[in-house]
Amino acid sequence: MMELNMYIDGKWITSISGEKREVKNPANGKVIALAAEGTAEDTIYAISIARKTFESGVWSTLPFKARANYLNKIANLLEENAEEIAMLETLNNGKMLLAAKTDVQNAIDCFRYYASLITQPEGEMYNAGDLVQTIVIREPIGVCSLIVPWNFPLLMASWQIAPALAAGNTIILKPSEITPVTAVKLFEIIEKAGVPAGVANLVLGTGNIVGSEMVDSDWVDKVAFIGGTETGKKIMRHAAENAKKISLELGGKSPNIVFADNDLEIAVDNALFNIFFNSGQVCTAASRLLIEESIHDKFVDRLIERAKKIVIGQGNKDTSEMGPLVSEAHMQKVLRYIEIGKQEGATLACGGNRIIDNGFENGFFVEPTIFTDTRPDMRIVQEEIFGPVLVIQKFKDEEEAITLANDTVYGLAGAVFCKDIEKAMRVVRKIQAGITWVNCYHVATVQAPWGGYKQSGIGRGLGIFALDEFSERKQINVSYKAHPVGWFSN
Ligand SMILES: NC(=O)c1ccc[n+]([C@@H]2O[C@H](COP(=O)([O-])OP(=O)(O)OC[C@H]3O[C@@H](n4cnc5c(N)ncnc54)[C@H](O)[C@@H]3O)[C@@H](O)[C@H]2O)c1
Ligand SMILES: C[N+](C)(C)CC=O
Repeated sequence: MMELNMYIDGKWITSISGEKREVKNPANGKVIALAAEGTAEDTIYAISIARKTFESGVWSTLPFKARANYLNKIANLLEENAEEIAMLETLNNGKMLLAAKTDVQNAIDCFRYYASLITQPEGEMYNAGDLVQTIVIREPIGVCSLIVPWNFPLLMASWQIAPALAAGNTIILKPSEITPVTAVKLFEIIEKAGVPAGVANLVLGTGNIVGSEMVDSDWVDKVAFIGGTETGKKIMRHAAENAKKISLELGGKSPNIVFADNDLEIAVDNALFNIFFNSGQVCTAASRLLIEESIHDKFVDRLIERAKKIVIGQGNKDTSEMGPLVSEAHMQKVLRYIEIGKQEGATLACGGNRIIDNGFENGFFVEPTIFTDTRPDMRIVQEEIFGPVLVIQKFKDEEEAITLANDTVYGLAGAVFCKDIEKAMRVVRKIQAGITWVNCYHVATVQAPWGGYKQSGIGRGLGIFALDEFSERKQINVSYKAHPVGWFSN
């Protein structure tokens, strides 16, 4: 049984209360770890250390090259331990081992990218007058609270930690209480890389206790949050109390628009991957499939035929293609949505059940589920379910496809599958979303901005954009010599 502790001021500590939380393997419900259950006092302590460390300048004034060296060391250590970390991610989250390995590689790339980014030439300078210059520089914001979800635990933590540290901030990370295992591994690596004590702190526990303290504290300058839209709104309301800076990467209900000119087999294959990858627990999951009327019936028949053949199983089995949901509570939420869909009058075309036979009885597995005959006003069409549940919508023409695609409060992602590239580009430009794809899906590049329109977020992650989100910009106006102004005569 793993014992998971918090990392504050360079030391591994348990919670002041001594309480522990059971961490489970969602594939069989077995307890795999006991995690320290952080309290408000633990959180205040971690924040005070991050504050003191920031003000000491031990990290914020470090030459960029030295910070880059630490980030590269973290990347190298992740690489050395990649197999073990991927296995732990699968054990704790339930995802396919291949997907977990990809997450670890993406986390490595992220640390290397920010190490490299801060060593690039940077800066702005303007000639504001004769021998007067305006110089624009980047400075760290201060103490940053980083709060991340359970669907890509290591990767989401890395997407926040790498740019936050690169920009010179000190941090407190809170992983989801459901998936703290790889965050602890990452902090063991941060310790091993020699990052000075107090720069990077890890607190474990719930959003209501630890998370809310990380948002409310006056010692925190910035909250970077990845998670659900409702939690994001709550954080925004609290952060407004002291006008704290925030960035929010939130939920989605992303449309995948399929036109009639597609190769049917290829488009069906993509549609399955776009929703059922990671059991639908992807912020950008294409949970709405919009099919052109003329191919609708044929497309749906083939989709259902293939969805029924998806091999469900434990993430560490080579034959498995789709794993469990992350927790019993989340599985119950997904099953409730399936009931809502039935009550709303949609046709349950396949799936819809928890899987409890053949050794799955203690795991949190739900069948790949597809609803047809939906209406745009149904809750299953409008709300993020975050599970293996696909709703199908039918459209007549390009205009209707765009109207349906944009008809939710979300704006995270969207895709168009269409051989006519002119039409595909015309339509994708009209999708109100920050991350879009044409004839592909789930492609994510560390250099490109990540974030949502509408209620899918505020700000952008990744690329230079995340470095900006974790930086203040200061202009310094310099006159080479002081002159009398002469505005006032006496
Ligand atoms: N846009 C993106 O890049 C992105 C990426 C991954 C996941 N997500 C979204 O995350 C959601 C799934 O993750 P989840 O269920 O863990 O989300 P969640 O909002 O329930 O929790 C996310 C994190 O916030 C914490 N939290 C909860 N209440 C809090 C509060 N009041 N104050 C501070 N922190 C609080 C949780 O403990 C957790 O660490 C989905 O909506 C998904 O779309 C978005
Ligand atoms: C960004 N991604 C797809 C890895 C995780 C979103 O849930």
